[in-house]
Amino acid sequence: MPAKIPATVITGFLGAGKTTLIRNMLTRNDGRRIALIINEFGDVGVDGEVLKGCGDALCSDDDIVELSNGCICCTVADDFIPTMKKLIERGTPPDHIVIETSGLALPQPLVRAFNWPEIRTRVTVDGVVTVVDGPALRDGRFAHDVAAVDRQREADEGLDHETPLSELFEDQLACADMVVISKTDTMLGTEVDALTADLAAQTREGVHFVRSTGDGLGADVLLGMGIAAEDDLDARAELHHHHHHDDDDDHDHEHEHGHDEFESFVIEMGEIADPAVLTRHLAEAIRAHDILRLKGFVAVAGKPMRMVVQAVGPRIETYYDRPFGAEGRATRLVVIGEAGLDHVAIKAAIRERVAA
Ligand SMILES: Nc1nc2c(ncn2[C@@H]2O[C@H](COP(=O)(O)OP(=O)(O)OP(=O)(O)O)[C@@H](O)[C@H]2O)c(=O)[nH]1
Repeated sequence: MPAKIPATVITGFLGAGKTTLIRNMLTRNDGRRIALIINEFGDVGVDGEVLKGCGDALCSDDDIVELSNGCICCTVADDFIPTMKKLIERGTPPDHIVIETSGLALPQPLVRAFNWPEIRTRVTVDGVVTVVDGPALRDGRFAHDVAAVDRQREADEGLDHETPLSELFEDQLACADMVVISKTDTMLGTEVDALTADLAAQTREGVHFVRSTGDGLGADVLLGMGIAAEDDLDARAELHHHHHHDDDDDHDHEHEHGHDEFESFVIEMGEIADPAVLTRHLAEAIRAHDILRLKGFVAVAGKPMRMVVQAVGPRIETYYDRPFGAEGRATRLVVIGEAGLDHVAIKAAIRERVAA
């Protein structure tokens, strides 16, 4: 029986920095052949595209599998298990599998899937890495007033006053073997120290905290924990039990937790005239409509290169990554937020003001 292939699950809220971390890791990978499984929320595969652009010979296009039929934790049987089987049945199986979950995924059902008979004998969960957005946490984006919630709970046992955002965040932390605090290049050392202490109180004992800057971390740091997370699922319980599954039917999690509290749609258009004008209107729309994440590719008039847009909350980043290819010259932006986004108003706010 060949040794089990280690698999690392990389989770973390929308825009926390998962793809960036993976991309940096691939450039500092000490010769391992890594296969990536990428799962995104939204209909445009931005993360896979960004990763394919990394040009690392050790991670060819064939080694990147995109799962785009919804959230990985809800489509385990239909998507994840068949994909894993294909990877391990290859003539030359990968040395390591890295799975990037969508920012809205609960890692627990995914880890549980490693106990499926077809997978369990061949693959083991090397560890769960939870990426958290340092500056967003410092600014209180996931915070809730614990004391106020407790007072209300005492008043009414049956109510859960937590937001879908903070629930997801806590579940992702509860599953972690390692917590990567990202974007520490934009924080003070003392802020990172305070945040680490705060997070340590919300994670299991013995969890490693690692800081990441724009340069990221090497594979020697992220991979090779050897935890076998599938064996101690109970320690990583979902705090809020979004999944109301039957005990004897652990395999069917479809549509059983709160993704319907979030939604996404795509804005499609032709060329835009001026990136600065686009950024300004995007910033306004993000603020006005409480958009959590916006990302995609933009065709700028007069520029053969495709411009990548990455917005996490109020912060927007743009850069040119490569000339447009087979995908065709067009602007496609994925917008993600809590359910109830005003698609019409957001589309109008962008399309009508930035077209070339
Ligand atoms: N300054 C700084 N920016 C970062 C760092 N890591 C990520 N970012 C930026 O944060 C934004 C989101 O990063 P991604 O890596 O795409 O985040 P993600 O978690 O993969 O996002 P989703 O897959 O959409 O959930 C991008 O604009 C990145 O450039 C970091 O360490 N420092």
